[in-house]
Amino acid sequence: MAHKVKIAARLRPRIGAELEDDSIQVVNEDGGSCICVVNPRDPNSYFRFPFSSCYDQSSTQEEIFENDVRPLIDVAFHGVTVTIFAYGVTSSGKTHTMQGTKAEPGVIPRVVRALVDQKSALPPGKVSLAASYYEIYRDDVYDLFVQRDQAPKLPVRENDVGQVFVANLSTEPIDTYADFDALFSRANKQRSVGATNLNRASSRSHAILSMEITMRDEDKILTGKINLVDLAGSENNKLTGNDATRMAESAAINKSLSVLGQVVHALNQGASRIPYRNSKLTRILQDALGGSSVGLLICNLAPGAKFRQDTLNTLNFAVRTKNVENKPVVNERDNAPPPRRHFAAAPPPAPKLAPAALPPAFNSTAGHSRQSLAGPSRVPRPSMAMAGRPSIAPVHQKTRQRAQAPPPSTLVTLSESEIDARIAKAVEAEVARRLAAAEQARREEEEERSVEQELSRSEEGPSVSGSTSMDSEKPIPSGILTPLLKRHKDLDDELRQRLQDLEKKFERSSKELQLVDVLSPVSRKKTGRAYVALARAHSEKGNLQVALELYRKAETYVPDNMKLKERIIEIEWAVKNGKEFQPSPKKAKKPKGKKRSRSKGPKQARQPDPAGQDENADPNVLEEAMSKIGKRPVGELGEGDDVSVQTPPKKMKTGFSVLDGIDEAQEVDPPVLGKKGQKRLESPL
Ligand SMILES: Nc1ncnc2c1ncn2[C@@H]1O[C@H](COP(=O)(O)OP(=O)(O)OP(=O)(O)O)[C@@H](O)[C@H]1O
Repeated sequence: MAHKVKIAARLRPRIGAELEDDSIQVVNEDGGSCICVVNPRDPNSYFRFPFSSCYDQSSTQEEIFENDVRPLIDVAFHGVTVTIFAYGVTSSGKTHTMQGTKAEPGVIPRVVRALVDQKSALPPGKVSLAASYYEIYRDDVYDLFVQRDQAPKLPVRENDVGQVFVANLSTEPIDTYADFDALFSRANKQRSVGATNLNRASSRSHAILSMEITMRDEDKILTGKINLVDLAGSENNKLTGNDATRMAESAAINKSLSVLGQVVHALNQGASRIPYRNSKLTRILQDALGGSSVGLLICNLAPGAKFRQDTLNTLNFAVRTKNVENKPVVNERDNAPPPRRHFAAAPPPAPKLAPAALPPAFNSTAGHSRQSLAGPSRVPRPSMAMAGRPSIAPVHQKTRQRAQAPPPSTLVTLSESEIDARIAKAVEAEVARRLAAAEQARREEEEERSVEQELSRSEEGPSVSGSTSMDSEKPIPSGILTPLLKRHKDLDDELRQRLQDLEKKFERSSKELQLVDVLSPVSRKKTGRAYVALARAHSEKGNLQVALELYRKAETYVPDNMKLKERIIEIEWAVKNGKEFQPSPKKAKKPKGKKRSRSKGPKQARQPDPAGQDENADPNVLEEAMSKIGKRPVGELGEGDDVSVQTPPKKMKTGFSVLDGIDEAQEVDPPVLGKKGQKRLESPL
């Protein structure tokens, strides 16, 4: 069954000298709750984000755990992988929510306590718990259970059946909560933390605690897992006052979060290529986003106008994430010893895990049969982190092996040439199948592109319609044949060579699609600016839809540009509501020769800003940039989100409210709010 990632939003209380202001509020309405954020451009309207769980400043750790987290523990005890991650700008309260303090323990200690309690309630030996804990610091993975000066960078690998795992990660058995507490406190001292202007103890890494639950009975073993992810916060370096080291950390944090956004975006678009491989974070979280685990995203928000733009970005990410669908599976395997297979028997098919029959609270679509839940053609990805271990093999995989391999007494003895012939046949068939799949994907992509071109031509887009050089590139994922090559170590040389050639060809095609990554920062900015210039030209002509798509393309090249994000939100709103959009007035061009040189003066020359000030950028820059690299930029278009804009609420009593639906944030009617004389805008919902 498809299962959407659940979203919970939590607004933290003011801390220190933060001023009281109502820019961001939790509003409870009949039948739901939402986060309201005053529009930074127009204080007379506000953005409204309805989610099924919104927690205001007075909410407690216990409320969040009991309402949104505890039900997921049952899911893990059904043999499913659960991923809970805290997302938000720096100092918004992610670590507080996940770890908490001794006096106010957060999600992690509460989850572990509940797991230990549940284990103790079952007969001894039935359940065992194990923990692993690691961080992703500057895109490198480190084991937090290992003393840092002895901790090597750990590789992220994929096994033959597509399971992504952190290699050489240590795992500690957990029998009691005290065991865990000692271990976790020690490990947290290894975590990369540093002081910034916004947070005295700011996490400089993404930390992932993985709790594995192994349940045994006479004939099967179930393996559930809970991944608890405390992401580092996105950072605005103007506010954090970062020094050089912090800036480098910040760049790595912002880049990985931006790839996370691109992954969510691509999933929403149903793109043929999801850029999981562009950062370790997304590779490791692959299973939680569009994979086979059940997901909960806790969005942490900081109050006040200072954080308003960051809050909008966080909520925008949440709105997109809530549309991501996972297909949970049960990790179950046979407890009986496996039958012996003849070395020459045909290789077993990739393991298929049983679709998850979740506890009733998680079944978003009642009435689905077990078979229909995951769909017959899907081979779900197994869970992350510890997925590399062969232990997670499903029960019916072995059933199939038994069916395929004849019992030892009736084994047919094959000659060497027969073995070779069988392997060659299997390999040829696999290659043909993969080529056909790749060809089909290519055709679909081509169709999409021609529709896009048609649209651009009809809108007189000068360079979008003209750029066709990359249009025929194939979106074939790299590494497509690697598992095959690995599995058949005894392939003859000719066949191996042919496969390797094919592999290289696919690699090259795939690399074309990672254009954004290979451009230099300056080229990326130039390309972004050029798209913005085109977008602006279209918006001035009133072609808002085309402008929106171009702005989103620009965002692919300059994902961290806040003004651009803001512009996209505004145009999305205008498109949804059929309103006009008034672009900000163009800045007068500076006379030539007055540019400040980088080398002169104490200040650095201003970097071009793709969203706002540099909107006079020459559209030809795009052509120029593309001709330099001989390619058309690859960008994924976004889609409208569910944000609604309304009049700002009066100062209202905020309170905690949770709806009972677990699967999807609920869309509710706008609250009847608004100060006297304030403009009330229609809800696009
Ligand atoms: N709900 C809350 N109640 C009380 N204090 C909170 C709450 N949320 C956050 N805080 C406090 O706010 C400060 C920042 O929180 P925290 O360190 O959890 O932020 P963060 O999002 O993890 O930041 P970073 O990304 O920089 O690591 C801390 O001092 C924390 O104790």
